[in-house]
Amino acid sequence: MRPPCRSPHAPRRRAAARTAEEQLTMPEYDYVVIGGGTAGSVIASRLTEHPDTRVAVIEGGPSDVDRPEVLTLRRWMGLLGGDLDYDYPTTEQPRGNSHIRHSRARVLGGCSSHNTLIAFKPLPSDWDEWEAAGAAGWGAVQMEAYYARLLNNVVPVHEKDRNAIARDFVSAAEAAVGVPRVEGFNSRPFTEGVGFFDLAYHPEDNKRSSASVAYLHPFLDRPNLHLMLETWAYRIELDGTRATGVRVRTADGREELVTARREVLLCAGAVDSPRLLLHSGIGPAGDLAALGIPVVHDLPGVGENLQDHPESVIVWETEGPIPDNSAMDSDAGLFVRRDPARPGPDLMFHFYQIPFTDNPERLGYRRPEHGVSMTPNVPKARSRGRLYLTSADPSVKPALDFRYFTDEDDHDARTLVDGIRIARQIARTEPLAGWLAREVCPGPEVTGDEELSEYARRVAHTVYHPAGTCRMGAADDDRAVVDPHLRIRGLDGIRIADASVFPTLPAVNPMIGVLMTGERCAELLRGER
Ligand SMILES: Cc1cc2nc3c(=O)[nH]c(=O)nc-3n(C[C@H](O)[C@H](O)[C@H](O)COP(=O)(O)OP(=O)(O)OC[C@H]3O[C@@H](n4cnc5c(N)ncnc54)[C@H](O)[C@@H]3O)c2cc1C
Repeated sequence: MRPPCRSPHAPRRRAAARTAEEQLTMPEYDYVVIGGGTAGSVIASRLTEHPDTRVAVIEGGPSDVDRPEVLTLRRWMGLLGGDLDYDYPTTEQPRGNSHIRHSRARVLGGCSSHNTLIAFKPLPSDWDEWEAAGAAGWGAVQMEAYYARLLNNVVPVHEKDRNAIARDFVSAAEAAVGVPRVEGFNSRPFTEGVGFFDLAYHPEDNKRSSASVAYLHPFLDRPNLHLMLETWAYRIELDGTRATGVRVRTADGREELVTARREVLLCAGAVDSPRLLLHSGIGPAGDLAALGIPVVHDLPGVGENLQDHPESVIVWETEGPIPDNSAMDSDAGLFVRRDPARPGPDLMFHFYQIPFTDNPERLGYRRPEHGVSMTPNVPKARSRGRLYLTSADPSVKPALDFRYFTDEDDHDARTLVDGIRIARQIARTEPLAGWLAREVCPGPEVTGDEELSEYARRVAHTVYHPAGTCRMGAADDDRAVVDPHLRIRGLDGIRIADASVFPTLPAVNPMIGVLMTGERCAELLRGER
């Protein structure tokens, strides 16, 4: 059995290079963390603060230490679709864009090592929505403490990185939409606003403050922390209903059983956590049996409730080149609440200082030499999809059917149409208007609801926020995969902590919510010992 793709880069540093002999001295661990990504890094770091707690991290990718192409935030786009990306396709999307590729990082730190590190504490209404959906103890009041614990360097985009056109976007949006200018989105809850983001980065050298940089790099010499890099977990091992470890294939091709005395912590992300469960026979019994996978534990919710933040794009050619300074080329954004009955924003925009034409080019649009983009997205998308296997062969990528824009009342598509209209209003407003030569796509002639919807959906992209495929719910919710203590329903000795447990996506970018989930998981484990 093989990971979906493998890297020629050998792991480099001490922790990345523990030998087989060392491993023999640590055959059994207290905890085995599957996935050294965003949540997994937090949990491994917190657990190994206790010197007697031995933790193995099974990570499919290599180390990020000494890799400037990973550690330099502004180089994020260069990682998409490359060797460090699992690169998952979507299934045919009759109402959306079937060409979307879902980047998922194959490197220590997971997606926090190749994302844009926009750092939003989920809004109180996001957490309260979880609690109302059965996630007792995950309400806004209880969750606040975990934000304060985060080790990441979360700071506003630095003055030197604030590009003149992005500043003018902020001023124009403030004037055109009538929303407040926000300095420090995390300082208080908001329903609307425009401003520069907070980012998890070090402005002095543009270095990431990813989960691995903040939570693992300072502690790589802990003797009780064992990173097994370029090692792929392919089956969870159970003794009756108790998880005892995980079967892995190591970088040099050996197959091993890594055992957990206390617990297995599944942190492989919203795609790979359900995928590994399904290949381990944990999931909807009928689906597993149809593929010839022996059913170990019938759990119908695995892979259901797939969610995302879909976005569209509107691109302008600029009168000339744009100044080059930036943190990562999308440093400012806008939140709008169209429905005053909603507790939070219902439309969000990223402003890109580049012409983001990858999807429109498929429809025949040309990329201008100089340009900018606004990408309206749906913060609370109502469409729900599903992840499922198409083969018992674990090397075959799972099917990701997001069912984009299939919600009954067409809320998701209508949100993007509103977004394009608001984007145009902003573009007509000074001081942004003076920069813009022409609208490239969809083009000023596209104005009707139907044609805007058609355009918005056909060029739709993902904000790369898949979540919800191992949904957390009340202990008696038989469609939930984990209970509010993150324990897999009906099993012992195994929890899930990553974006897959989100009952719903927050209205904001989810990474901070994932890190806070990691902190909470670590605390639950400490509390139960
Ligand atoms: C391009 C991009 C940009 C984004 N930008 C932002 C942003 O600016 N702000 C924001 O809030 N969110 C952003 N996100 C989303 C955010 O990064 C993710 O939601 C979050 O990092 C997911 O964390 P996770 O712990 O669930 O999974 P991951 O961080 O993906 O961790 C999973 C880890 O498990 C490993 N793994 C998977 N399967 C196996 C296996 N079988 N065996 C061994 N190892 C395995 C992977 O290699 C990976 O390291 C972005 C995502 C992408 C892809």
